Amino acid sequence: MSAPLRAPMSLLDLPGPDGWPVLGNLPQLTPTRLHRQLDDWCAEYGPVYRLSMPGRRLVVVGDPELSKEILRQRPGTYRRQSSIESIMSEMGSNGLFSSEGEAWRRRRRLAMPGFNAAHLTRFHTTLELITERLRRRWLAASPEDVRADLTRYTVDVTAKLTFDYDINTLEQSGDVIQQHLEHVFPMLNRRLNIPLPYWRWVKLPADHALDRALEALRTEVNAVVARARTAAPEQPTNFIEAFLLAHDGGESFTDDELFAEALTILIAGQDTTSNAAAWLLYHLASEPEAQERIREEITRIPSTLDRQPYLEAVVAESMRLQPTTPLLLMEAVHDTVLRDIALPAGTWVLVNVRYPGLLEENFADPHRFDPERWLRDADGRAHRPDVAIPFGSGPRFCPGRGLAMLEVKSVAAMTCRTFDFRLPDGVPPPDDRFHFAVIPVGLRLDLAPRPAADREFEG
Ligand code: HEM
Repeated sequence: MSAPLRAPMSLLDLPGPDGWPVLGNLPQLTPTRLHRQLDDWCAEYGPVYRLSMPGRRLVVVGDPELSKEILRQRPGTYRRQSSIESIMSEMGSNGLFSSEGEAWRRRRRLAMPGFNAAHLTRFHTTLELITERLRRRWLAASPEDVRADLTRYTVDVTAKLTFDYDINTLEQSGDVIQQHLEHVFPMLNRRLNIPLPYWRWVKLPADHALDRALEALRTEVNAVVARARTAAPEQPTNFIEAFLLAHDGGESFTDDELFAEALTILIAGQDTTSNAAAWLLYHLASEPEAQERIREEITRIPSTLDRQPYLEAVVAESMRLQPTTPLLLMEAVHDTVLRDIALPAGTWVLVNVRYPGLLEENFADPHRFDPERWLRDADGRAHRPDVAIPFGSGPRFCPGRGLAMLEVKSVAAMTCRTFDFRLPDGVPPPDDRFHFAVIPVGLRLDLAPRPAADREFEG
């Protein structure tokens, strides 16, 4: 970064909403509406403003260039919020998402080949099988809760691709592994949100249940690792096998690291993808013409492994309007200067991913769902794909993007092929609630099966 010409300003000089003594802006925040509140303040105070939390200063950045600059300067100058690393470490799952510095560099080098296109092609059989189960489930009955069903879908996909385990929550319930996984996610959320890490001194029954769940999951992963080490397949059909093939200067993943990566994929790959698919179906539900264009495209280009320009434009448009992870919380590793603002070490920097995508200066008629904008000539209308970064940016860009795109495209293709669908009459639109991912709470769809000839599933 070039040196500023004048002395940097203090972050206290930034505009921002007035807060309370000691508690700062904390009492003004509504956790489930955080994404909207931070957008509103961006509009009011500008794309770079300050907030204060008890014992902590925070800068919110909704300027796309500055956001990318921050994300690019990792792991040296910025890191993820430090509590993530300590909490994931305690759970034995300090993997690619939460590790930092040299440890992260090593993991990234070892893990990235596991996400490559050749492996994804082999993972595709799993996707086809599980997408067909979702189709059967929705043919049997319209979903009461679309998002819950899509979470079953992504749980089944990620469990098969990490544990090599066919958990099949779409067609059955009560599976032991599923029960263990159900302990992990709420407890992780709880620990990340609680100000005092009480479990380091005293464990409640829920913390003991978490320990038991993690132990059982570790046993499961160790068994997959042992099988994969013995069989050493050159054509991996899951992430563990793919990661075992990775070597970097003679180094490879240890069994403990493989467990951490398996859990990381389960955590990073589930809610993000199921909510992206849910928002996509929500946007498509009011657009029968877009549904028809997808049908027409998938008849010509049936495999989601191939480029499907229109379907991909629909995904891009849906994620512009509702990126599932709209806020990325970073922390300054050392004292630094962000453009002309002095940031002491430990300052939180909250990157607002969604805001620039909703500005007229970046996308003409920004609140309109218009997949076509990604395909036609901009013709003088604002269209800046570079400011839409739903998968992050820089060296820590989401490695699961390829798999997520396959999952979301498979769900959309299957739904359009099998059903005409719309939002039910008289049901209010879903409520967008922030829980790390933005969730469409109460999303329902009316699914009308299409004539049998159109419904044949080709994958
Ligand atoms: C639509 C679905 C998804 C969305 C919106 C999403 C979004 C993101 C974002 C915003 C980040 C942070 C990037 C950054 O800091 O610059 C991230 C990181 C990550 N994602 Fe995803 N993700 C999705 C699906 C997945 C899937 C399916 C997997 C695994 C199979 C995955 C694995 C990861 C991992 C391991 C990281 C951490 C990378 C690192 O720090 O080096 N994600 N994702």
